Amino acid sequence: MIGLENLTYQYNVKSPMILKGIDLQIARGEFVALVGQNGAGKTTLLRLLNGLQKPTDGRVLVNGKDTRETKTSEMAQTIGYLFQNPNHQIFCKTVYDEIAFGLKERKKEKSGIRQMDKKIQEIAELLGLQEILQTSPFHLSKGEKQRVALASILALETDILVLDEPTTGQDYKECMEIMAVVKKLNEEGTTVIMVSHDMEVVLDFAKRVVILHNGKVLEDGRTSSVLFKKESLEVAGLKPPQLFEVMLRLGDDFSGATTAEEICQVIKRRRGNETDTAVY
Ligand SMILES: Nc1ncnc2c1ncn2[C@@H]1O[C@H](COP(=O)(O)OP(=O)(O)OP(=O)(O)O)[C@@H](O)[C@H]1O
Repeated sequence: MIGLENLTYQYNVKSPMILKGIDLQIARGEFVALVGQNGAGKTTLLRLLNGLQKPTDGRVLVNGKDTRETKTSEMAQTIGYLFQNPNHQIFCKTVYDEIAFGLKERKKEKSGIRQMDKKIQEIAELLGLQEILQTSPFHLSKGEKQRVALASILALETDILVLDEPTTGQDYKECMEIMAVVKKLNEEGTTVIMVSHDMEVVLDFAKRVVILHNGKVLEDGRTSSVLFKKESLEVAGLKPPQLFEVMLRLGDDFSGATTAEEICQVIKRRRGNETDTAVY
């Protein structure tokens, strides 16, 4: 569904090469986290995905369409893109208008004003925005703005969501609420590609992790296996989730357990065995 072929990018001839020949395939319905240290090129890669930037060399294919030959407006029908900085995508007078904007623009909401209003109310409720629908988005906190931007994207029901640090500025509850919405959409078939610095969020929600380092893919695989690669994480300046850090320090074999609950079960089982041995 998404194919990066030898993707190479530099902002201009004098700037360094940011991406150096990346090959990556992302299938429909995947939930991929893109991680790496500051300046690794994560945002650049996301912008290349939706055609805001065009490759210096190589290709980006989305549903078979080469982004170099596709209008950005057309790409936006397929990919909903949440910017890292919500100020870059908020411009309407009220939160309501902001969520409605894309719907009106793309005339996707063919079923009339009432249906559109219903959809806006539903999305607002999902993201805890119902009390501020008539507020100016410019008067909101960064976290609230981020949720407004996300709401306006979700309203468009695109096949692919590209999210640049969706949980920045959110408290724990808001973070979980946002991620629950994203998770549900993913379970319903939406492909999610998310940049995040929060390894706890990555562990809890992403099924696949790609580590970007020095313009290349350093690791790519199942979340639980990539986040266990201590050396790669160190090279990329990343800290494993706390749970994995404990497991790494214990240095034990946890037989593929990756959640707190599974790990507790392994430890309890082992304790039980130890007790048994002690008794006999
Ligand atoms: N418009 C631009 N012109 C020139 N260089 C740029 C431009 N935008 C970004 N860069 C450079 O490209 C590199 C990659 O930036 P990018 O924002 O993609 O990294 P990132 O991994 O998303 O970083 P962060 O985690 O801090 O958001 C950085 O060195 C950055 O300074």
